[in-house]
Amino acid sequence: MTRLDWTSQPGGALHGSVRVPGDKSVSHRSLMLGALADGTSRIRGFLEGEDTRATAAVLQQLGVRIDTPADGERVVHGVGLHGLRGTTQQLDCGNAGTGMRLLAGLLAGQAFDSMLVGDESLSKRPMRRVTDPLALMGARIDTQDGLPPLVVRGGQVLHGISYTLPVASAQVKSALLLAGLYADGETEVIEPHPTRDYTERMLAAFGWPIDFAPGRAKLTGRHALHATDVDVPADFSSAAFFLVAASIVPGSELRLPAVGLNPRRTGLLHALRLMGADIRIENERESGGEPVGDLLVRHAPLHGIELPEALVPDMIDEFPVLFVAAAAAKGRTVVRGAAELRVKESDRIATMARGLRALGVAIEEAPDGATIDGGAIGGGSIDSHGDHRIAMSFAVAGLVASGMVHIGDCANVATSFPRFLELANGCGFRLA
Ligand SMILES: O=C(O)C1=C[C@@H](OP(=O)(O)O)[C@@H](O)[C@H](O)C1
Ligand SMILES: C=C(OP(=O)(O)O)C(=O)O
Repeated sequence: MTRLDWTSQPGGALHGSVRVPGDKSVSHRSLMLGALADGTSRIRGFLEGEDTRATAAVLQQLGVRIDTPADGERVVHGVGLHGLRGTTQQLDCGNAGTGMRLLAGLLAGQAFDSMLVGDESLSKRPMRRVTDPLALMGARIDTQDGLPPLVVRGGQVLHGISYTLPVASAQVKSALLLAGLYADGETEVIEPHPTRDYTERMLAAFGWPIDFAPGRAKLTGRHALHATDVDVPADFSSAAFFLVAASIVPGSELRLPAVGLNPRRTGLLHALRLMGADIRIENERESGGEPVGDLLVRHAPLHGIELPEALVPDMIDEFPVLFVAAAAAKGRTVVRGAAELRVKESDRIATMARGLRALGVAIEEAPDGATIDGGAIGGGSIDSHGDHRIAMSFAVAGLVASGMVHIGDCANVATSFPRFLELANGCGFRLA
């Protein structure tokens, strides 16, 4: 990938309506379930990001026909639960932890061997969290000391287990449920804290019997998935950058239409409101079985908070931009219970701490969080370490910095939000 750097300059108030792209989690899952279903599923609002395109390409390598009638649309010609075809080619998940971990579960029950690989960042992310419980189900997956590539051995007989997750992770839960489709008996997953339940909701929508409630999910194997159309809501995690941006830039007012408001995703909304943000939800409705609404955010003076730990899993990808909100707020913000941030696309606690310090912000790292003293943000140079959410977060910081913020290594923004630059500049950012 060619290196891309950005400069974010302070500017004026932000205004307008920003239509953020489709939800990444829902887009990955709609491809996977569509592929394993009997019949043809149409996906609308699909995220045209590198992560989700990588998942589509993997499924195509496994013999699934996926058409693209228009930007943001996919038609998946399902091959049925046992219709995937093995390949000796490597299956490249790119930068996507979600893609690799869910596919590991899905492939564990196939008759053929597969090899899942990823980019430099994904190749450093822990995979035992999925391969260990999958092994308990009878799967055989080889790792490189717990890291990718993953070699998934086919032809294993899987059996259901009851598994309590050691860390709250929707990816691990989903991997086990997808393997459970191929297992004898019952697969049950119990979570220490409830996580996003898209896999459960979508399995039900595709006609698979599943029993789930916040914090637990249970299914039996060997039913069938029936094709269904999926309307993907706009991604709350992408909306998050604009929620913080409009909150911290005086005079701003932004509307974000049709954003997914699954309660397991909206932790940042609660955190920002605790900090004094002015965010309203309008036109709350249901779309494709998911709550969606238009978000209206206006500038408001923010103050620091002790973040309630219960919110952590509900805002797991929003911490980089929460740290920026905290840096721009009055007083101290304390985050704990978020050690998972250290095993994302980068170590997000360390990367944010280095970047904020470079901009003159007082931030102290803890193993599972940080303490941030809000106040003035200066100009300077930071490195996003190829982490899309870090790059976009510092673009937001640049709006209120006293000088220019240079952000290195931003190409990976295309994994989750390819048109970020255009949409950001369209509402008043000065990002180039
Ligand atoms: O299941 C999913 O779609 C996701 C789950 C979360 O990861 P973990 O399961 O590792 O917390 C999140 O960080 C990721 O962006 C998407
Ligand atoms: C952690 C993320 O994604 P993934 O785990 O799929 O790479 C993210 O998008 O912030």
